[in-house]
Amino acid sequence: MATRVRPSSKRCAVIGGSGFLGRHLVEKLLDRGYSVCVFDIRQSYELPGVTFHQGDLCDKQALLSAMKDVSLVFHCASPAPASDDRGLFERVNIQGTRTVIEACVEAGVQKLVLTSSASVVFEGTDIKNGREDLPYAKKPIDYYTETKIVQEKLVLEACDKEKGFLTVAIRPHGIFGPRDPQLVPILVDAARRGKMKFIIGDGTNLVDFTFVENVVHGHILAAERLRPDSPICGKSYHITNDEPVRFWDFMSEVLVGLGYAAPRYHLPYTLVYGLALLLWLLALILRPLVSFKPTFTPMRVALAGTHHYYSCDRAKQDLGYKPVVGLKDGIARTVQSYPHLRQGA
Ligand SMILES: NC(=O)C1=CN([C@@H]2O[C@H](COP(=O)(O)OP(=O)(O)OC[C@H]3O[C@@H](n4cnc5c(N)ncnc54)[C@H](O)[C@@H]3O)[C@@H](O)[C@H]2O)C=CC1
Ligand SMILES: CC(C)CCC[C@@H](C)[C@H]1CC[C@H]2C3=C(CC[C@]12C)[C@@]1(C)CCC(=O)C[C@@H]1CC3
Repeated sequence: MATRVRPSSKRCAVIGGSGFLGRHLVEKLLDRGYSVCVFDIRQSYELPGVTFHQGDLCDKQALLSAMKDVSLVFHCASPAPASDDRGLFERVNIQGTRTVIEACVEAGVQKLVLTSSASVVFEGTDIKNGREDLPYAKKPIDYYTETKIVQEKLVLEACDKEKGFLTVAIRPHGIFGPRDPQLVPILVDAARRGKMKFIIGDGTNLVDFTFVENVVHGHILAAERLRPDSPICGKSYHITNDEPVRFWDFMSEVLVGLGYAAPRYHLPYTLVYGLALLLWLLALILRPLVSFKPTFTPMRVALAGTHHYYSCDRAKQDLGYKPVVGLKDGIARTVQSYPHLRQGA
């Protein structure tokens, strides 16, 4: 009689492992003695101890071949929020996540850790010390957020102790760090085009930004604590730096660190938000004729002009989470890692 080999608890797969967060996660998993299989539509690096499976997560057969002998799966793949492509978000974040769950169950994977987002509760209005029991956004501010909500629900509802399939969702916020393709590059691009002279609103709004190594730490703690008897099964966890900062102070520190001037002049929030909405609509209507991507999208303006910071108490209590890199240190390491984005480079 054929005996089924029990997958090693130190063998895992990272879906989206070629991305910014995914690669940092892979590096830390290797340090901790895991062997890692990366599943991604692209291969962006090579590392000893890592096997790459290039494929689309909507393809179950491709996923199944990457999940052989794997007991733990991290799902941190998503189209970039800036793509603003409804069809793509629905296909990858919703249908694709259904496929990931089906493949996990079929392959006998025991644990699935999803990278969700704290933005699943953000509707464009202030959130101060938001806890995980806040309701999901009823009117999500963009397609990215809309599909991240459905994705998180799918993964948490799939948690089934009887079947031996355990799930948990990590909700980071504003991830930054070396190799981030979004925050710093978009900010510098805006500065180089002379668009970072203005502060949206009065500049006092507090926000969470999370250094990537803290996000990785939260994921690994969750994976290692995910057991049938633990309270974390089927739950979501905010992971931040736990140091809310003024949005515009954070942006200024990064800009000045890279040699650009800090924004100085104030513009009323409602005016900028209204203009961003108008531009977004215009871009949508004109899409068949011309393609342009406004820097100031409604989502970015909302993020830049409101309070949005979250409590990590649940993660501290259930996961034993504590940030491993402070904000100041994280910013310094990030700024240092972008010599090519410095003013004049
Ligand atoms: N960057 C941030 O501030 C935040 C990110 N998140 C979440 O963290 C996760 C990772 O984000 P980042 O590393 O910033 O993004 P990223 O764009 O650097 O990485 C995403 C990876 O997913 C892969 N991917 C996309 N579609 C795929 C598909 N159909 N099949 C297989 N692979 C596919 C991409 O090739 C890429 O390597 C995402 O789920 C995102 O929603 C959550 C909160 C904040
Ligand atoms: C042009 C300026 C007003 C803003 C430049 C910086 C922004 C590009 C970033 C500031 C906050 C960031 C953020 C995200 C992406 C990059 C920013 C808008 C997310 C939307 C990424 C995906 C998430 O799940 C939530 C993030 C919130 C913060």
